[in-house]
Amino acid sequence: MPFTEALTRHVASSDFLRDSGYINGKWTAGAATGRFDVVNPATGEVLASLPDMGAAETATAIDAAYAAQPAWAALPAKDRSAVLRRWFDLMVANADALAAILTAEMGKPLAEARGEILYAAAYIEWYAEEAKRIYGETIPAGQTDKRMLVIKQPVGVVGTITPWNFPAAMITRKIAPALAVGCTVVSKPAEQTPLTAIALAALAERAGMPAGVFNLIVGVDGPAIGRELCGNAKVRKISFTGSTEVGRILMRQCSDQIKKVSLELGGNAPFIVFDDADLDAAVEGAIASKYRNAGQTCVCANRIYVQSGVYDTFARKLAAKVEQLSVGNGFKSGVAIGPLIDEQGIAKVEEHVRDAVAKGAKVVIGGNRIDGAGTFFAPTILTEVERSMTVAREETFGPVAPLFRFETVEDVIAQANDTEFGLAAYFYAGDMKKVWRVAEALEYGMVGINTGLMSSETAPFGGIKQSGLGREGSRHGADDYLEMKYLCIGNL
Ligand SMILES: NC(=O)C1=CN([C@@H]2O[C@H](COP(=O)(O)OP(=O)(O)OC[C@H]3O[C@@H](n4cnc5c(N)ncnc54)[C@H](OP(=O)(O)O)[C@@H]3O)[C@@H](O)[C@H]2O)C=CC1
Ligand SMILES: O=C(O)CCCC(=O)O
Repeated sequence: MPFTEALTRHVASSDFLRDSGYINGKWTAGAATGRFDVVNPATGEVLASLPDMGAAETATAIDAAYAAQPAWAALPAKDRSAVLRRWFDLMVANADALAAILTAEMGKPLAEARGEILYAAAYIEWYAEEAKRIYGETIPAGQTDKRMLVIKQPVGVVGTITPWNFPAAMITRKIAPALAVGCTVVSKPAEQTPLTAIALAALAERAGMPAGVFNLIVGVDGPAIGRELCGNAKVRKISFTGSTEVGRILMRQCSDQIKKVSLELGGNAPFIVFDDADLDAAVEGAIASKYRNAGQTCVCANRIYVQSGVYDTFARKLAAKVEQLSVGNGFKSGVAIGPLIDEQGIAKVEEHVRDAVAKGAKVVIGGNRIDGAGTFFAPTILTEVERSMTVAREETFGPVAPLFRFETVEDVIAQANDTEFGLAAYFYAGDMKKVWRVAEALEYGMVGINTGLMSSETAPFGGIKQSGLGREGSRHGADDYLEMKYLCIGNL
């Protein structure tokens, strides 16, 4: 029985659950003989057993994607758009069931999971629309007998590798632009969250996606699947979201064939509260940014800098709100914080707190793992945090808010930029002059000003420095899957 009662009590097994990958329009395990379990991190219960597909199945999927790509690219954009639009409609119509699958395998609260499904679907809707607007350009030529123009064409077969923290949205924001512009895809979700990816593929099939256009490989050998995707010459681009460490490996592997890469990697987001900020709004923003997805988000506030005049008040107000956050199984109503993804995830959070406390930080609230089944960590606030502590340098990926004290604008900008990461930053301030100065000085790909949430399918998501390459979402997101071709017509 591939699906256990721990899963089917939340979602009917016949709906969009399949116990295999999806290659060339067929549900198949290929030649895989081993299996792996998918586990609910809130309870430790096994939800499903899936075939452990690997490099051989990936190669078969690449062949299918390669064969399907010319016909898919040759379709009128309106026809590709229509398939994506049907897929979007199906996701929205089935948002509750998809959210239940997501909560079961990943743990985030059901309402948040439903929010992610709609957010994921929004990328498909957006690129269904953008598919029809891939414009080239004409260039005024320097000679009268010439005409110069640029056309845009799909890069070809794309390999996507995605993490567990947003099991739906990380997939759709890569494959929606890729498919919209005429690429075909081989997709590998995280081993912890393959069921959401399977459900998305089942809906894509129902939406009429032609065979070979979207292929899915499920398995636990990320390195082997990654090597095949990077090393196979039929794949022209890799798009990855995950740790900087793995991003570096993939970029290295792609260098042999000068393969295109889009990388959305780790962050170390500063969240700055100036003394002229609306403190209540800053507290709300900090809660949203820090504790969304139990802090397992690459854009979530990792270092909270508070100007010394408002430090104590901010800490008190934040603690009063954090106290109200309920931790538990994401299926329970009212729960705001679910489990961390696994033992490795919780061990990293414990180590960051231990290191900070050993170096002089104070625990205002939380600070510990919650006993019992599941990997729950209490929402935590640390004060008197210093730059020598690990929390200042590394992404914690958990519900820990470390509060740093600062005095001047120059000082906080220097501290905020003192990291190899450059994904998201946030600040709260009143004075408009300061707003512009700080926004321009922060070395980040995205800056939230007087807001703790800025993700949107309409905006370019991505980082600078070691946080990655490329942008996802918005009209710019399509460019990452397009090649420019310059045409020069002479002798006219
Ligand atoms: N930017 C972001 O959104 C994310 C950042 N992170 C950061 O990374 C830390 C570790 O999380 P983790 O889940 O281990 O992240 P990873 O980067 O290891 O995993 C992300 C994806 O990459 C795959 N993968 C792992 N190793 C390779 C490889 N050598 N070649 C190709 N693919 C590979 C994984 O597959 P498999 O699941 O089979 O291992 C998964 O699909 C977190 O604590 C967090 O700091 C994590 C997730 C998302
Ligand atoms: O990379 C991540 O951690 C997911 C970002 C979620 C978002 O789009 O806000």
